[in-house]
Amino acid sequence: MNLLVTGGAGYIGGTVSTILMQAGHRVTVLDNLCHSKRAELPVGAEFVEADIADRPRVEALLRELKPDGVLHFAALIEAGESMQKPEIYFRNNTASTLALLEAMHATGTNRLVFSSTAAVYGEPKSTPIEETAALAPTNAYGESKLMVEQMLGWFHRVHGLRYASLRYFNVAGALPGRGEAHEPETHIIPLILDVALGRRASINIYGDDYPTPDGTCIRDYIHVRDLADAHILAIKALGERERMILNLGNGSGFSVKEVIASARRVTGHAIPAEIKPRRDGDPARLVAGSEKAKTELGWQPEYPELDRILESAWEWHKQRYA
Ligand SMILES: NC(=O)c1ccc[n+]([C@@H]2O[C@H](COP(=O)([O-])OP(=O)(O)OC[C@H]3O[C@@H](n4cnc5c(N)ncnc54)[C@H](O)[C@@H]3O)[C@@H](O)[C@H]2O)c1
Ligand SMILES: O=c1ccn([C@@H]2O[C@H](COP(=O)(O)OP(=O)(O)O[C@H]3O[C@H](CO)[C@H](O)[C@H](O)[C@H]3O)[C@@H](O)[C@H]2O)c(=O)[nH]1
Repeated sequence: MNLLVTGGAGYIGGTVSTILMQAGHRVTVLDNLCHSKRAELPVGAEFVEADIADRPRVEALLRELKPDGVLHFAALIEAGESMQKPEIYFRNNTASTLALLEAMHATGTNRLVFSSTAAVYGEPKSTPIEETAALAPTNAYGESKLMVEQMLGWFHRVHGLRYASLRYFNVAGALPGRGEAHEPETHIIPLILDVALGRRASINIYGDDYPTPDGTCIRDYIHVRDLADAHILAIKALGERERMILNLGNGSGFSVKEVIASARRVTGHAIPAEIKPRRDGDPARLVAGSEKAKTELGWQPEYPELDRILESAWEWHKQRYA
């Protein structure tokens, strides 16, 4: 396939692009490099430096490339920041995606895989969370993505857009040459690994008074490699299927303290931790019901164990910073 990948210079988009190219697909990355570097572009991809909001540019690119589909990863991703500056999330994630959808419609590009998030559910009433659960984001980031999902529903209904909205839970892990290094980094696993490498003195635990067994937040971690497989299956499935909304997680939750314990096992480092106040907008527990992706896509995660996910991240982290 010939694919346009927005946000393809970033952690997940870059990893998925790499795996797509390994599988023989042609990838063009569109990224404005607001949260990534040219040097981190996936090797072998064509690159266009542009903002998804630049509709004339995106439209011209779509006319030239005539892609079989678009994988849309470009977004701002920090739930914490979105509770301080919600406006930049609605501008960059929601309004800019509308410009992309308009450009796709104008050029007859009608297959899209969208990076949605577990944050659309907010604080779930029960776990595992099924796709039919109530949608009530507790942070503006989640709301900015939910609004995109709603637009996609209307573009499907009115314009016949075929789309897969993939609600990722917490993505982690690395390929041998490509891993997670956000700038700034806010995600728990790379921050913990920074401590193990001596790049930070300790890890902050944001809240130990949540209604969970050890008081710290529970998340469902999914290996970026497994996530990439689901994208390839989804874009292919859109040849036959018109619309899919699927969770991508492993169905097991780990608390912040359990993630730190796993990192201690994997790295052999003591990893000192300090309890800090809660981070605004964090739900206590997010664990995916992921049966739908398995039955609808035939997806089967190959690296569900937390220690294996941490090991791959650790190998890459050492290589990059040690
Ligand atoms: N990391 C996770 O655990 C997680 C979980 C759920 C969903 N997601 C979603 O996955 C996607 C990728 O996340 P990531 O961790 O790779 O983030 P990332 O910050 O590494 O990558 C995002 C990329 O998008 C680019 N970008 C942002 N706004 C842009 C715009 N307007 N025009 C063009 N490029 C733009 C950035 O420069 C960056 O390269 C995001 O949509 C995010 O919301 C991530
Ligand atoms: O230094 C830190 C960083 C995080 N945490 C905690 O660790 C957990 C995971 O936090 P992350 O920042 O790693 O990830 P989030 O769960 O906040 O969010 C991630 O997963 C979500 C989906 O579940 C979103 O889609 C989002 O884009 C992505 O950043 C949270 O309870 C957070 O409070 C800490 O205790 N200390």
